[in-house]
Amino acid sequence: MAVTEDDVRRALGAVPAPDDAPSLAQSPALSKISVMGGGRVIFSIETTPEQAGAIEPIRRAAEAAVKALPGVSDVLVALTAERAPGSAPAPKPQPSPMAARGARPAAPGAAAPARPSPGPQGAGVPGVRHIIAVASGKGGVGKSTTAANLALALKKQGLRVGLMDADVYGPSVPTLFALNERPEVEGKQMKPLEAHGLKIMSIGFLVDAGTAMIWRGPMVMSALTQMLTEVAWGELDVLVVDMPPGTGDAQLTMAQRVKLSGAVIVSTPQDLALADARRGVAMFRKVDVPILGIVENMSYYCCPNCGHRADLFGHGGARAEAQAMGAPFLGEIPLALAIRETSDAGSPIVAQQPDGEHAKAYGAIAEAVWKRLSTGAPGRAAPRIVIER
Ligand SMILES: Nc1ncnc2c1ncn2[C@@H]1O[C@H](COP(=O)(O)OP(=O)(O)OP(=O)(O)O)[C@@H](O)[C@H]1O
Repeated sequence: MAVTEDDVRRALGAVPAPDDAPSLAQSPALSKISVMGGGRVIFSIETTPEQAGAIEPIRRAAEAAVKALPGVSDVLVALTAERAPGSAPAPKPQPSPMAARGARPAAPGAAAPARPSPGPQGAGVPGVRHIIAVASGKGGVGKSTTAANLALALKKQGLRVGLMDADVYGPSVPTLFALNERPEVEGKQMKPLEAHGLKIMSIGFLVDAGTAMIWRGPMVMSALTQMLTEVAWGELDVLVVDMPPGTGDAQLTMAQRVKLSGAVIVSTPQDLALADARRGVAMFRKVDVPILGIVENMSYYCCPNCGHRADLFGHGGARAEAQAMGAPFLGEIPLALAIRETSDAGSPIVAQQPDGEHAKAYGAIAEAVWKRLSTGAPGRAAPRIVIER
């Protein structure tokens, strides 16, 4: 029989509350309970960093109580704690969102981000030469499409490439690659899925769409850290990370926690998107991540029938902005129906039409990115020497 939210609540009636409430079921610290297909149950308990250690037994009791219910296959109970800016880290690591799937708990300190301050970057991933972030200040500018096609174009150059979808608020990689199976757990690591020769991991493979939306900063960071460190990525030349959109704490923490070789910023040519892209560049620079360059997506419209080209959004804005910011300009990708259709169909354009003009455009961007990575060229554009007569 399928488990219901009421069943879960009843079970939590026997678990002590972290506050004065008669039980956890009645406590305001209990979040919304998500019961998903297959008997997976997810909820969180709000706490403070100071209390996180003391509340751990309650978290475990809650997990055990729900796990004992008939029809429950998987339980995730997370502690969500937010730190005030500048305060000390939480005393204990929080349980990881992926623990429910049999992976190890997050590394100490991996799960309690708060407003991070600029500082040295975190750990790399053994076997992975370069981790690059594909980011955008604003949502919907084509960041995931660019990340997927960039990963494929890097692969086409003969590199060993992985793609990690860190966009917890709206993972697109499962759709982009028509992947929906659950990754296998081998020992203490999860095996990434594979498509078109890429190793792929997405938060969307682990939780149902919508669930990720209720995650708060600490859970997000915990999941992202685990996707990096507890996935059997193997030997990779490049791991492309599709970042969540925006330049908030989650992004800044990610940029800071992961040893990024550089960041690619995606923008459309409109002023508003460019202003957000500028914030993205500033954010990465704040944590000393080199800017590999800026991509102008939906740069112009090319009519598939007559070949007529129209600059719908004021094409060229990102190139000018890159120059103004002293960041390299990597190239422009047109607004093309074929790019959208192939993505929606689960086989991005570089895989679908590897010799087409769009694949060539992504190829040029991939080449420029790899050149910067392999030569260690700094993210800033080289100064131009102008001789005045
Ligand atoms: N160059 C392009 N030409 C046509 N359609 C595009 C192009 N780039 C992206 N799209 C389409 O725009 C939509 C948004 O793209 P995508 O999901 O990659 O954006 P995003 O910035 O990752 O969005 P979000 O912030 O919601 O994750 C998708 O339908 C995608 O197919």
